[in-house]
Amino acid sequence: MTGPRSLFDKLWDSHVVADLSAGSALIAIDRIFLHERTGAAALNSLAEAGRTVADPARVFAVTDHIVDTRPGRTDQTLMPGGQAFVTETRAAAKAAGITLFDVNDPDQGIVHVISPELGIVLPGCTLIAPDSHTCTQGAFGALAWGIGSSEAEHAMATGTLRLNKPKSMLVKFSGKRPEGVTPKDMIMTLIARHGAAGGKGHAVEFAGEAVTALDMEGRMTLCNMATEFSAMSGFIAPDDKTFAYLEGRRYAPKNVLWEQAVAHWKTLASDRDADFDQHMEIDASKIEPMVSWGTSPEHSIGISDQIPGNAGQRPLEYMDLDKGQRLRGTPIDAAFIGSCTNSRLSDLRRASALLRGKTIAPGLKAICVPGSSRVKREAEAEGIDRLFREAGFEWRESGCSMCFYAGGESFDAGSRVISTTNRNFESRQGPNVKTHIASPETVVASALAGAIADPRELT
Ligand SMILES: CC(C)[C@H](C(=O)O)[C@@H](O)C(=O)O
Ligand code: SF4
Repeated sequence: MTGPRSLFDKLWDSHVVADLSAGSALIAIDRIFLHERTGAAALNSLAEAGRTVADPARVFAVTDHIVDTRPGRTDQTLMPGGQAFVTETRAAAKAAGITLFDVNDPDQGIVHVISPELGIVLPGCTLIAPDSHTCTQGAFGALAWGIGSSEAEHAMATGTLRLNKPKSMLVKFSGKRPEGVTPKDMIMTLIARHGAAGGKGHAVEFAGEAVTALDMEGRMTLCNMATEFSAMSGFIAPDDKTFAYLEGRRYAPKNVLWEQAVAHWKTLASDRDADFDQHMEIDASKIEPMVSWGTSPEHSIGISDQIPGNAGQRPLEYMDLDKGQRLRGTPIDAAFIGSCTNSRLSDLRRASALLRGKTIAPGLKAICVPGSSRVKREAEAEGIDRLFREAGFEWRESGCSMCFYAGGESFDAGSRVISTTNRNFESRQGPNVKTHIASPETVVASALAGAIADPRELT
């Protein structure tokens, strides 16, 4: 292609192995990441078909989804049959010769948290995982997206995947983000405004002053929920912050290869005048802390707003809320800090700083689950675990945990939970559990008050 190209065009063009019919192409896949919920099935099915992993050095696996997060964990889970996911993944990974970050490995953690920590995702690469939040890793200027198990199998056997070329979209966050407003609030605003299907069929580049101002962890939070916008993926052009984050990471290139890589990565930005199929713009200075009221991430409002008059009956009934109601002051039973959206060190730092010297509302169940074993160790070295514990939070081993009822553990049936996760679907966190998604700051403010609260009012 000649003429100005977008970052997406560059990522796509550099991976096309063959143009196929009707807008699809065979795309080279640089990295594949598996987890125990869907990974063992893909590996076993590959082996049963008599195939092998083409390049085991590019395939990684981790135990994060089913694994227990209670302190002192073993392979056992509360979920009947859960242990088999862990042991089968272990056996299948060994047989396939791929790298596994096992239950007690110091590098274990949620797949989308550990891949950047280890420098497995790199700018300009294609990375796939049988997990919808793989788009998180687009924060590094990679094309990273979620696939199904059979596609993982195909990619492992061939190093390629057939893909329909998505359309492109530029989402620009202009202006400065106000105090107390986080990247989570930015992405929730986009989804609330343009709908959970707003990005359908599109590869979305996030850009603008409020995006480049974010650190890498904030960029990951933003890209994480591109899938809740139905986008094929979300990504951000790499810059000096990206390079500084990756330098020295285990799988990142070293020495002269590093220099060469950075020189190439600097070309990975949309050219001026590059074409996009769609443009959206949001003024970041007008965003306020967001909380979801319903059962889709698009059912979200600013903390000072009222539930819209056209809100659907079903989500309102499920959530036991009314049109016109404000969320602020709604009593909660539990609070959760964790998940691939908001469980990195900076999230836990900000949350714990707000807890210092305070205790959560009596009777409230509150849980903090670090996104990786590394985040847990680093947080403990800073005394962050102590701040959580002294305030009344449980402090866990890393994993997906109660983001999706993992390992069979859930919140009490019917309880109302404020959560830093990305999905508020019916019964996502336990039978009839009512999930309100929000930023770590809003979760802390609410846990302290025992009711949904505005973090900007914390003193
Ligand atoms: C279990 C897994 C396949 C699933 C996903 O794809 O997203 C999970 O991570 C989720 O968040 O619901
Ligand atoms: S933390 Fe939650 S959203 Fe993220 S990968 Fe795990 S289950 Fe999925």
